[in-house]
Amino acid sequence: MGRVRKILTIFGTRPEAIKLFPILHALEGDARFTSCICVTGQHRGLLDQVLEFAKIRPHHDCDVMTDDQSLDELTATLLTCVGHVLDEEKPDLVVVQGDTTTAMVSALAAHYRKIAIVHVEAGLRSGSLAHPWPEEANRSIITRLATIHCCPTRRAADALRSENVPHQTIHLTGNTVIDALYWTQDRLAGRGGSSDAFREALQRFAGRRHIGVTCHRRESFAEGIVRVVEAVGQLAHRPDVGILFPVHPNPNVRGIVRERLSPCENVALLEPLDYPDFCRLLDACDLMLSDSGGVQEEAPALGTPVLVLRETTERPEAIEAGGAILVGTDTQRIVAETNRLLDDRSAYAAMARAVSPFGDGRAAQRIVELLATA
Ligand SMILES: CC(=O)N[C@H]1[C@@H](OP(=O)(O)OP(=O)(O)OC[C@H]2O[C@@H](n3ccc(=O)[nH]c3=O)[C@H](O)[C@@H]2O)O[C@H](CO)[C@@H](O)[C@@H]1O
Repeated sequence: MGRVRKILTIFGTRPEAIKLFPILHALEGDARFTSCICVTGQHRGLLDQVLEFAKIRPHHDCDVMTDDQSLDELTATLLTCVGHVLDEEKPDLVVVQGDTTTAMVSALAAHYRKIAIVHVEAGLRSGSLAHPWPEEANRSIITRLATIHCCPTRRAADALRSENVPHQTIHLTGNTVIDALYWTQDRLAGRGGSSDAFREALQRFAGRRHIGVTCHRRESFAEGIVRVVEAVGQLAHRPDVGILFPVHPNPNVRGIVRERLSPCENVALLEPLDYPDFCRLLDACDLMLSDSGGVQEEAPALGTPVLVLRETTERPEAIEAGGAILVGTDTQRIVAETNRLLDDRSAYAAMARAVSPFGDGRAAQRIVELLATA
């Protein structure tokens, strides 16, 4: 056997943890690697929920989150903290995922030390630096620095080729979010839901059509969220629906949502659900309204149609496959599309039947094989 490679995986938010835990599980039992884990704590509570469920024990925790932190402060603090960890661990490879500030800064810190960088979920592009902001810029910066690009779809791989990324560094792996979803589904059967409020809402809404909502993107703060919340308020007048809305902790979201929707009998405002409960919600819902990247990938894999509350998406595959529709944040459009899907059985069935384009649940193993040869 060749030399054991030291892999340092760095992440800081809930969606990164979800998409990286399948790789961390695969590395754990593989004698070709020493796996070292650094979390930055860019999202604290939401991140810790996933670590606990997936039984991931980080070796380093930068714990950078403070209230109302600016992107400048976050970036500067992350660069220093991650730099210290890299100097201490001296890994052969650094793995980052997606497009968060943690991922971009960690790639930069690794580049400063001439350490090879593996980018998981490479090649996503919305084509607009303003949507999603700042993630679209983070994606491009990581692409320029990474040495191995693990693309979730053919389209993502093509995007990198069109940007003159060397072809031999681009690999089609599928998206690890599907691995995480399948792994979690296998464990749901024997596990009771952890949120009482979620269980009660499902009971209260029994026999009705379920609509799930998540909304927290920075570029939707203020007007965008107000328009989405207004749409949800209007949909709540339908007596045949129950709306389940796990509300993101960001104060820019929480205040508006609670003020407008607390009085609505058909709306259950929930705390963010832990990942297994959220997988249950995706499965229990007839329809998702969401501006989340992960939900655009997970819901179609479960046959749950998604209305995407954004102006652009870096995941047009779900729309092309027929499982998602881009509706933006216009109140009337959201209400009209939701009503159409709830009332037109054949339009609904066509969306629910769409085939997921995001992979077969074996992306993590493909990525680990790439790490062995890098
Ligand atoms: C639009 C965009 O740029 N999004 C990026 C953002 O993720 P993304 O937009 O997916 O981030 P979210 O905070 O919406 O998290 C979504 C994930 O959290 C889970 N969930 C959601 C609500 C809840 O109550 N409980 C729960 O567990 C969902 O199952 C999903 O997997 O960072 C990801 C990680 O780098 C990238 O892949 C995405 O491209």
